[in-house]
Amino acid sequence: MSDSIAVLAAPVIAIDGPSGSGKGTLCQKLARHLGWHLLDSGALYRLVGMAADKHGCAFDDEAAIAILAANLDVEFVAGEAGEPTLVLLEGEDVSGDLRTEATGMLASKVAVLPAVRSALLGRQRDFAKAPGLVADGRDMGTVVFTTAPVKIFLTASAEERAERRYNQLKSSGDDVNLATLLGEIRARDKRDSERELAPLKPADDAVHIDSSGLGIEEVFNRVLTEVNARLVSL
Ligand SMILES: Nc1ncnc2c1ncn2[C@@H]1O[C@H](COP(=O)(O)OP(=O)(O)OP(=O)(O)O)[C@@H](O)[C@H]1O
Ligand SMILES: Nc1ccn([C@H]2C[C@H](O)[C@@H](COP(=O)(O)O)O2)c(=O)n1
Repeated sequence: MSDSIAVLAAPVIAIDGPSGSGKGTLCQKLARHLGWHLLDSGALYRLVGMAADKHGCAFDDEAAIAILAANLDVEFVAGEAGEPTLVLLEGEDVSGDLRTEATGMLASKVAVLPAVRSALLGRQRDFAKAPGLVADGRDMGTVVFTTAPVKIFLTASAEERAERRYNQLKSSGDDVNLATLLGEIRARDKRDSERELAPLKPADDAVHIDSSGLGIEEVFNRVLTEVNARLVSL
């Protein structure tokens, strides 16, 4: 995989951190506030995991899964006003399963494969377009956008992240168990941070924010202060 320093076509705010730390929520708010593009890199890994599962690939069949990643047939269809965006994988609506913890685990499994990460690299970098990009993931600051002027590493305790996920799934009517969710989150943290290539870890120049005990607005305001301070000096 090429981890060469990419010349950015637009400024990038790279937000990395473990599952449930609030990256997705924060990135959506930031992108909307700034009027910038948004990259949900986890969704790409999730879609590759779903495609591998659908095609019955063994999860160590790196060559086959890399081909699926390189040729990912995905379409995002904007919903009517107030309706969520539909995600079509090979023409099939997978929106309902995309964000589940089971799909997160499939994503985490394909994400250890170097050829898969390599196949998704260019696709992710292509999201960096004017006026700017807010990028959500695990290796945005360390691999994909190493020259990003703003890098944030967002964390929260595993217990708090499990509780957030529990509340989120409960409010959508899912039958969930807090202890099971905590176990799944810990397993995903371990796989994501112990893999050899592009592990979940802060970039040397990232600002660390522990969101345990902080509300969504507090996190947003802290990050916006960093963004304003760093982008002004560009
Ligand atoms: N600071 C916060 N305080 C309380 N709840 C939060 C906070 N940030 C996010 N949440 C809630 O936690 C849940 C998980 O947040 P989110 O999906 O943004 O996390 P994530 O880091 O993107 O997770 P993943 O990597 O698994 O996609 C959501 O229900 C969200 O509303
Ligand atoms: N840049 C990324 C983004 C995601 N992954 C892997 C590891 C995660 O467990 C999984 C799902 O991500 P989520 O949607 O929960 O953010 O995908 C990765 O390796 N690199």
